[in-house]
Amino acid sequence: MFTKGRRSALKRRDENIIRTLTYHDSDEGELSPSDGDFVRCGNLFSPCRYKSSRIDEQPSEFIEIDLPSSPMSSPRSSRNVIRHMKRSPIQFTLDEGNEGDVDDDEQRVPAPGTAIESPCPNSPPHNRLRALRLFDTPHTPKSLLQKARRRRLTDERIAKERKRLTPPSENRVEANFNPFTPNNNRPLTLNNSMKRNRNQMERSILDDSTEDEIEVDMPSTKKIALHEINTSRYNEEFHEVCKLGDGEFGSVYKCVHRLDGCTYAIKKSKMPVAGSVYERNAMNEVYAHAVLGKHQHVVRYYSAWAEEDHMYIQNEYCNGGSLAEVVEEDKRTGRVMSESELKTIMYQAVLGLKYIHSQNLVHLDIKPGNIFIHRNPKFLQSPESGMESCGEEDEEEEEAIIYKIGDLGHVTSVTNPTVEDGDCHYLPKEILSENFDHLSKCDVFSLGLTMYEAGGGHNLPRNGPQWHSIREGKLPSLPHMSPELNQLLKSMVDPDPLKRPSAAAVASSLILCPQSTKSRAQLRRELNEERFKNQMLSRKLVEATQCLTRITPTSFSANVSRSRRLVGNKMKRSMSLSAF
Ligand SMILES: Nc1ncnc2c1ncn2[C@@H]1O[C@H](COP(=O)(O)OP(=O)(O)OP(=O)(O)O)[C@@H](O)[C@H]1O
Repeated sequence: MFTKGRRSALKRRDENIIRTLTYHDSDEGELSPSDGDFVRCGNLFSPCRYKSSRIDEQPSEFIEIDLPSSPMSSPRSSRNVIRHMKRSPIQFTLDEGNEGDVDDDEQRVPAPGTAIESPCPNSPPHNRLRALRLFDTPHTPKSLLQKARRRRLTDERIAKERKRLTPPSENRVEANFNPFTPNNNRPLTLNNSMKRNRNQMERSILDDSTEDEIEVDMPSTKKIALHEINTSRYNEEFHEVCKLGDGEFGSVYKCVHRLDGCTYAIKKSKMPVAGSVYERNAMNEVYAHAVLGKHQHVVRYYSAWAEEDHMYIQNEYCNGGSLAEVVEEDKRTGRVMSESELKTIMYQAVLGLKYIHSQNLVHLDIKPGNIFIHRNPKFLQSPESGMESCGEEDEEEEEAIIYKIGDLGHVTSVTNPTVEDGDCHYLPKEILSENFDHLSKCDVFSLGLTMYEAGGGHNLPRNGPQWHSIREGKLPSLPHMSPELNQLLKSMVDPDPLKRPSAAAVASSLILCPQSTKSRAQLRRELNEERFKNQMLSRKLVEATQCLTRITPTSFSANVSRSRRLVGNKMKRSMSLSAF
């Protein structure tokens, strides 16, 4: 019988073998072996020297396949000619009871020198060829059924194996690949051993199947165009309350989600972006939001979708507007922001920036208009009270005002940047001269100028001599601020990006957060110690109270009932345990 051999198995035995027989019982093609094809006869594998010029040119009803000697054939098989009935085209199947069990092939590859079992030269080896099923045509009902069954079995087996070896997250079929996702979050998360197993499994099945029948189902990196996923959500899911503002890219609306009842800021692109040059920018913002919107000081992201080719981004609603509005209002009214308020804003914004940089991303458009304000309705305090909290990411601690970095349309990765210039009022010189070596320091520069403006600095120039003067390190001091704060601002806008402090360094500078000499862990430890002491004292007090009650049940309980708290609550100084 003939069957397809395994290249991997065979190569181990005979490096001279060029290729294996490429047809199989499940193949639809005609039998057309050519020189170098590897065929098996009985339990012997050997390269085929096909004597007849072409099968379909064979006039007779016999074809001959010559199995000449091979390094692994025995002398007996040095010249074996197999003849069998030829009906063109011819199909071969595997033998008795082994149909489709292609894995057996490898086990049945003979060791070098194994004697051939079957064919006798010049006579049809009928006894052996009984196992070699020759069909009148490849499309007899029987062959079709067998073929379908075999193919189904193979497909099922592949699917089963893949399911076993594939982590659930990889089962996604089509989705965009977020370029800002850290490597460990990528959709393809097979570990090495899973990959090895999967490759082995696929090879073993593919070796005996038609390779192009089975496409390797790797996660698609294909981008889904916006127009492909248009949906209708805005009016169905949201109630539009009012317009919050307009930007270059889109308009932002305050909306209430009809189901959850919460308020969101939904940004809708002004123009249909699907298929336009703005689509990339819109997608960039979505990608960045999706990766970064989990920090207290970055505007939170909920979802994004395309509707009538417009891009919609559902973000956290910041009820205090943006810092730009505060700055404008201050300019109009002549109010000067206090140093502590400025420090609060700066501290919180730099925490957001530190987080963005920790993700290997940069914002590249830090400015007052992109720092959003959320006023916590629980607090009715003055803005200064926001400074009370220096707990960097302590979610238990609530702050009266939270400043958040938003508008992530210019975010790019540090390692593979695609730089879209932000607002030139706030950009350092190196960006405009296309030096992208220190992009995170560009954000520090922009934050420095943003704080300078918010702290009462003059209107920042767009260009001209004053613009250059600031970028040469000649930033005028803010008259209402301390020398330390002015010094910090100057260092942040240093002409040399390497001399600017990192966001992390600014966040831990003493001037912004005096408690930063103690780590969070240390502060928490101290707090726990104090709580523990407090508990111990409370317990002792309870014990003492019980003791007193036992001794003088009536008089003492009367006393106790009169005073709700024992400590500091009008307790008689003369009362002591020894007195009873
Ligand atoms: N999350 C939000 N919460 C409250 N108001 C928001 C929010 N996002 C944006 N706004 C308001 O909408 C206005 C426009 O938003 P935004 O600056 O993000 O739009 P844009 O088109 O990206 O602008 P830009 O010109 O900066 O690119 C802002 O000035 C602000 O007043």
